[in-house]
Amino acid sequence: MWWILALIGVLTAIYWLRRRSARGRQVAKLQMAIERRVEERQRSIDGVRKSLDSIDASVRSAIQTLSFSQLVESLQEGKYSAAQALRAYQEKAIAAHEKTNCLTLFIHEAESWAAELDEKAKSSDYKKPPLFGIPVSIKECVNVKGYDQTRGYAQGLGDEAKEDATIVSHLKALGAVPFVLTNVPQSLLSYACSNPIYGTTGNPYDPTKVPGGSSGGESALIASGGSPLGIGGDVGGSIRIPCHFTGIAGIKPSHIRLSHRGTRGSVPGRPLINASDGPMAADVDTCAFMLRHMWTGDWLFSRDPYVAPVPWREEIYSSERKLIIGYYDDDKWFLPTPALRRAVQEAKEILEKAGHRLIRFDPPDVSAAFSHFVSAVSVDGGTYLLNRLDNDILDDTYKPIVRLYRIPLLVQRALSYLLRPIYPRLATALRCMPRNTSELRSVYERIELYRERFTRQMEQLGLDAIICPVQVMPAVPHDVPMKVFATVSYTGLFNLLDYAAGVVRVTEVSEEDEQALENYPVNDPWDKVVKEASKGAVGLPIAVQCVAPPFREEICLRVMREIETGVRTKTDRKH
Ligand SMILES: CCCCCCCC/C=C\CCCCCCCC(=O)NCC(=O)O
Repeated sequence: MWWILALIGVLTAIYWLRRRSARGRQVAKLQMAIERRVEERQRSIDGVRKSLDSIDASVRSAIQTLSFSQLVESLQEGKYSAAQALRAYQEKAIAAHEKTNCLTLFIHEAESWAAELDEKAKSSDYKKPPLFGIPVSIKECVNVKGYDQTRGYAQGLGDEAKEDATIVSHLKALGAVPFVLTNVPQSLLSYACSNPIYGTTGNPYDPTKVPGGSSGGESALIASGGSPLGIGGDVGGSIRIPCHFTGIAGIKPSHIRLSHRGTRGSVPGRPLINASDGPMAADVDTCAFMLRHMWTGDWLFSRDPYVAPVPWREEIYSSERKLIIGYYDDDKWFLPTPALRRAVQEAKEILEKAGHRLIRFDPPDVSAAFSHFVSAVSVDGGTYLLNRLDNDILDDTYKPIVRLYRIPLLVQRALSYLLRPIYPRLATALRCMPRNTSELRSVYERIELYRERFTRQMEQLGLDAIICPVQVMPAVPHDVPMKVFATVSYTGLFNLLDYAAGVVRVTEVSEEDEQALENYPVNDPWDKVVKEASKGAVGLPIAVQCVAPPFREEICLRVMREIETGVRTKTDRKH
């Protein structure tokens, strides 16, 4: 008998040793690929830096001071060329990168694209397209031919896209020049911005804080002035949270209003919580400018049959009809810290002053909605993500989530039961993972019912739109996001509903907000993390979220723009 046990012991030891050495070889291979990429990125940046002087420094700095509309106008009028605009923004992007580590690779073909545009512009019968010569930055997970979309996984290095994503081709068809790719968190399913290949991206306001995620490279770049317009993607807040953390504007359109051909999300095959790509920029009008031109004409609708053929409706964006707008500053799932609640109040006052009617709106059962969101975002209980991460080098910021996903399902449920009286929110999260297709179907059914309930409540009040917080906190230290992933209830809700949802800067954290934070109630360890992580934030930007039902992006943008105008007027009056 003893020899059977000995044999099992030897075979187990051999198995583990072989596994360890295979993993060792895998890690060494990934490390080498990372080292090569880090060198390639440096060469890419150095190469661009060397060629900046092909355009006079005074021209570059003149372009760098232009607003977006002035940039469009000067390119249209031929005051500046596409090549000049490109060099001006390459220079600013390098400066932004030095400050925040926001870039992955420059797109070198941008130079020939800009040159081609300038060549065409020499002909008198050439009609310049509306985005002629505008440099545009692209989130790393969007296909650009010849570049890989690693999503922060080292195993994705070298797997280059064979063709551009439709959104990239569309931007080019509109005359824009995609010129740089920006950093993301490993897996994309995070609002931090760090991965084992390109490292951690910092917030331009404070490098110890996150710029948000997953479109965090975009937000850091745009907020530093390194790109006039960027493309992000959003499954649970990945456009909106980065914009809030860095003080810029952005919108997540309803899923099928833009093309997603050739963009890669965090977990493919997730039918009810789908990624929406969308614009990010310094102001709302720039986001509207891009969408207006994408939804005008037939280019998009004839290239991607899955895009709903809903054209841009200027009459809605520019309408003066007074709106009925719902508002809330607490979803009763996770209490926002004082500055975020104040931002909603200030936005409400601005909108009331503009003549709109604001009505209190209590979103129905956000606890249930958040639970459905986590179930449907994970779909397979985390299997896809864990398989990817097990074959990679795991980023530290993602470890808290991985630990949770690794708990065996039955233990998750037992823990959920035991924790319910003392830590009910974690208990809810631990009860979310669908065990089989029958449970998954039931999650989808509950999402459909929730959509109906929420929409009906809005209809009964006659609401055109809603304003509410974007998050619970201002920008936080890099290790915080995945410790309190439940704060995405404010953004994830509108992915679950597939509403149009955008964010716009309203204010910044004040000394008074920081003092009021002392009274933030701590009922469980998540509250404690939030309270601690929100300290030391005076001066950080704070946005408000504006939402409207599917295919009403123009209403959403209009509300965002009116808030932005009101904020500007208030700031101008102060100075
Ligand atoms: C056993 C319980 C495990 C709970 C694990 C929770 C898993 C994560 C669920 C929600 C966190 C979501 C954070 C989302 C931030 C924004 C993500 C986003 O929009 N990504 C874009 C994309 O995926 O393409």
